[in-house]
Amino acid sequence: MARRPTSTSAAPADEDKPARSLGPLAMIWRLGANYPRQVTLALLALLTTSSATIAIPMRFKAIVDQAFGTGARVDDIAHAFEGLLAIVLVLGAATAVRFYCVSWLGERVVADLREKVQANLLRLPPSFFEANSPKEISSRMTSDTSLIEVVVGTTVSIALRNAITGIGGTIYLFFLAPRLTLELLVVIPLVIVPIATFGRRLKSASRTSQDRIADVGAKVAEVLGAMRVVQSFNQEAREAGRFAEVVEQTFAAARRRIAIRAVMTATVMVLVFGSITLLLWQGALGVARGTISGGTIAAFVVTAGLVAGAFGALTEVYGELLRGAGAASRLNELLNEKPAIAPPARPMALPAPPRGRIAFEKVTFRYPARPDLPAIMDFSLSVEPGETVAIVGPSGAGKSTVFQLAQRFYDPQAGTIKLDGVPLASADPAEIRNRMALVPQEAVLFAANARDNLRYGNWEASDEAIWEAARAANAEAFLRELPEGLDTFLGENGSRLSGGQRQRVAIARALLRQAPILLLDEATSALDAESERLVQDALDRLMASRTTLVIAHRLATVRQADRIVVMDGGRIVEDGTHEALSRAGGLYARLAALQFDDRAVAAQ
Ligand SMILES: Nc1ncnc2c1ncn2[C@@H]1O[C@H](COP(=O)(O)OP(=O)(O)OP(=O)(O)O)[C@@H](O)[C@H]1O
Repeated sequence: MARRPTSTSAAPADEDKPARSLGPLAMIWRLGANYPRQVTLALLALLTTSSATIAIPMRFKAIVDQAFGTGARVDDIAHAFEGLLAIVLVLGAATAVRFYCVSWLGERVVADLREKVQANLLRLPPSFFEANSPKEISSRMTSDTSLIEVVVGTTVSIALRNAITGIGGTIYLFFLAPRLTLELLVVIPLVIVPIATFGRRLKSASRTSQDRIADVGAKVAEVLGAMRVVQSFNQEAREAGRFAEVVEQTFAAARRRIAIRAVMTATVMVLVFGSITLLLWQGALGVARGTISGGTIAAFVVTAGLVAGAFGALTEVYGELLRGAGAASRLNELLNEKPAIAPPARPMALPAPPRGRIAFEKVTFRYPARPDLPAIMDFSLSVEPGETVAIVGPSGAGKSTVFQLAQRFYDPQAGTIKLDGVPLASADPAEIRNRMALVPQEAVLFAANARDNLRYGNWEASDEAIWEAARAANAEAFLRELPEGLDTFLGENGSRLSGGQRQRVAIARALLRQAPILLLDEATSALDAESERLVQDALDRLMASRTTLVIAHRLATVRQADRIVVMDGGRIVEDGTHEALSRAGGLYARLAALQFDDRAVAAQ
């Protein structure tokens, strides 16, 4: 049974919830480790850029001491500046390499992750998708993977780069002026902590502000959508008041954000420029005493700026890594979800050639989401090769469940289902489904061309075979009229075809599959008489020579069936031919009168 992963149940607000530890990021590391060349190159480039960054203030020292001194020689000046240019060139080139490699790794890891998650999702049975809505999963595939991309492509790089710059810079500062550095190390947290705190507050205030703006949008849409009702109930004044309330809340949120920003700007300016002034002041005293050179002071100030910036960036990074770890752990759940229905270790082979016999023996089944309610109770039904059995019954009787179990999307809690004598639980689900063709109630078409939609399930089918199936499914005429024939794109879910045409494409697809068992869920949607006849005609051809289980909604189908099985409350309550059951005057007779058209009543 699919477990509902705890963080999957997250409401949208929890969507990018951070993790408590960085542990889940190990998964990203494992994915990245598949690309050792890029990782090595990225690390080398990272080391080079960080070293070049520290080398710049080193050069500054030389420049100020050698090139700005009175009476400096032209050669010395050239030498000092050439050195700086060389560093800048190395820094530029290494930055480009680092950016390329690190971003490449970010995108590559995300691409691999998306492919792996999708491959695992494709193995999971329907029960998983009942507990985890497709919308939720697709948001994980986009927003969570984007978070991972940011972690690999930016955050980790920022963390490493700033750690190297911060540590390297501090060592250099000690080398330049040990006493001044000790003083600086006391000052740096005093500068960074208030800035970081304000930064966090500003972020949360900005988020609130954005939420309020979204509220305004929602309110406008709500009122615009209900304008007639608002006006006819004379509620204009009330709606104006309610809207003003939301707008004022937005303004209040914006004011809070602006106030925080104003104070933050002042704090940053005072702290940063104040510290620089104090440093220079100390430095000037040193220069006056002759204990320190002007170049040293210049290098010190620039390096101190770099070190403070580096530690400042590191305080941001941890939060981002935790958010990335949260995303990684959510994706990990999708990646490691084990399919509840898996092939047995040694699957029993189904007899070849297939016979097409399917038998339910005392089957009882409850859906995982409704463990209290048996959808199928003590259900026994044997369908012989070539036989057509129509299943009818009121809504909720368990008809579709029979199909789900036949394809082994779920395992029953009691009883056995056998395909050509082999219990489904002992066979490979892929082999079972290979022997079945499904025509669902609503034809499902893909956003692809007609050819691919038709041969979905039998990719080897030649164009001749496709046209033959189309002919048998009464789909040939309209397919021939498509502007680019079989290459014509059919639109999202085949939106460029009519309902009846879509059904006939689905029938042709089932025909092409050449499976011995047909599971047919008749469409209930009304078609015009001509379409109905064409579809019915196609179905008749499809059912001939195959074992067919059909959830019937049409009189023509039940009339033609060898047997009709009437279901109610998960059990079979009647069994017989249309004539016999109509005469019996039981549930079938009542259903037939209601469900089928007037002719059904007339036929009684
Ligand atoms: N995925 C599910 N999870 C939980 N309960 C389900 C699920 N699918 C169906 N059920 C329940 O199982 C019972 C049988 O449903 P089923 O879909 O087989 O009925 P049906 O005869 O096909 O109905 P209809 O003609 O309306 O399609 C119903 O009570 C239904 O509510």
